[in-house]
Amino acid sequence: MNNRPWNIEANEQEFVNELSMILQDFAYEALTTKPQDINRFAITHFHNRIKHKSTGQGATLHSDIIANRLAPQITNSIEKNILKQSIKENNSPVDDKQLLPFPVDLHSASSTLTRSISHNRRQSIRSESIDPELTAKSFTPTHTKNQNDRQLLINYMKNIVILQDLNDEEVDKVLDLFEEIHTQQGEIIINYGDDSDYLFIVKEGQFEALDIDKRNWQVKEVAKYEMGDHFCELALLYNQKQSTTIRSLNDGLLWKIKRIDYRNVIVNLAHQRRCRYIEFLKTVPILYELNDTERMNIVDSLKLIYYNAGEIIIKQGDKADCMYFIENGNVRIEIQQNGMKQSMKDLGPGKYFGEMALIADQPRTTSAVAIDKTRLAQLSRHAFERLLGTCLDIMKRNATTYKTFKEQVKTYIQT
Ligand SMILES: Nc1ncnc2c1ncn2[C@@H]1O[C@@H]2COP(=O)(O)O[C@H]2[C@H]1O
Repeated sequence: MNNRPWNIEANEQEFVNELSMILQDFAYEALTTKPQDINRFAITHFHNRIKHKSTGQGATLHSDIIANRLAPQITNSIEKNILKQSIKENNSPVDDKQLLPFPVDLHSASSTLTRSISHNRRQSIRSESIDPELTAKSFTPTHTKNQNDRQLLINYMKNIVILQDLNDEEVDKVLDLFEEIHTQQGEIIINYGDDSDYLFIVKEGQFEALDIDKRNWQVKEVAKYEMGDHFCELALLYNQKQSTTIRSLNDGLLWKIKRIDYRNVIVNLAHQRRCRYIEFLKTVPILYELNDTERMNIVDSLKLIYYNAGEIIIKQGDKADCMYFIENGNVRIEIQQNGMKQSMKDLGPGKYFGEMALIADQPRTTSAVAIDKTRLAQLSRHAFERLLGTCLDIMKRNATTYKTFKEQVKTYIQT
């Protein structure tokens, strides 16, 4: 039986938090205004509160008040907005009790706000429902570029992790999705707390990122972007609100790509890569006995890694923490003994190496060097142990192959 005046069971915490916030707002306003008639003042206050709420501004009340108290010196509207958003997002260690001018337990008053904000968040790019077959066809190139701009963009895109692995054909498709925009000195490109709708690359000019210094509640420049730099990538990728305000320091030029197009690029690439890897792994003899699910799990754990001709991939005697599958290019297995280097085998696409040290828990038996530009799929020791259980059994069953293999290595070491 519930004897309390309110029937608040499931959402009790939320209710208490909201009540705390309302009381805090009211107390602060009453104490700073010191009205003659507190009852009338209360009516007006709550009337305004309802009005704000119905116009969607309710959530700003609390942060407005705290912002005014924390940094009354900030009057500039841009800076004020950053400060308010910072408080709303609850990134700052605002101590509500300190702010409160009378002793009521107002714990986590702003957590309700934070929760309601995060409820309003869109799904992350990775979790949005997608149809890869559809997105594969849904590139909408609209901004054709001259050769000079294409080359510039290609270079700049290399700094964006998610776009690094595009092949030439994919790069071509993505280039025309970037729209060029002019910016003016002082123009706000994105506001703190905004949704992330674009990724930007700087073509010309300089841009600054502004945030709140939580030690003194002053707005400060936290980053500067120049030709070739990009911003908003992570917010876009993980679908977070913007964590800084970006302002144009002079007249400039930006390339921007829409969230939806960027998302399609990623989804499409991930899908294509997955299909390609599944097919590739089917050609790797050691994995023949894996079923489709096991193979798919491995695909998700693979990390793409490139080596140029002559680069050492594995050094003999080193501790091992991964193995490799060769997707493209060739790798030479070399053994070093008495200062002499001897080639043992050249491995090409579809082959793997680096598994012995993991199986036997020993240092690398030989070195592995890229013969030409090589594209490898790397599997960590952790994933190897977790996912290759079936293969380890196969390896044991195929002990003869491995014995011969090991003996071969031993012979080289002994001679
Ligand atoms: N004779 C060989 N033929 C092909 N691959 C080899 C040979 N000797 C060593 N390797 C590979 O080279 C790798 C070096 O690191 P690991 O010892 O972890 O695993 C080794 C094998 O995958």
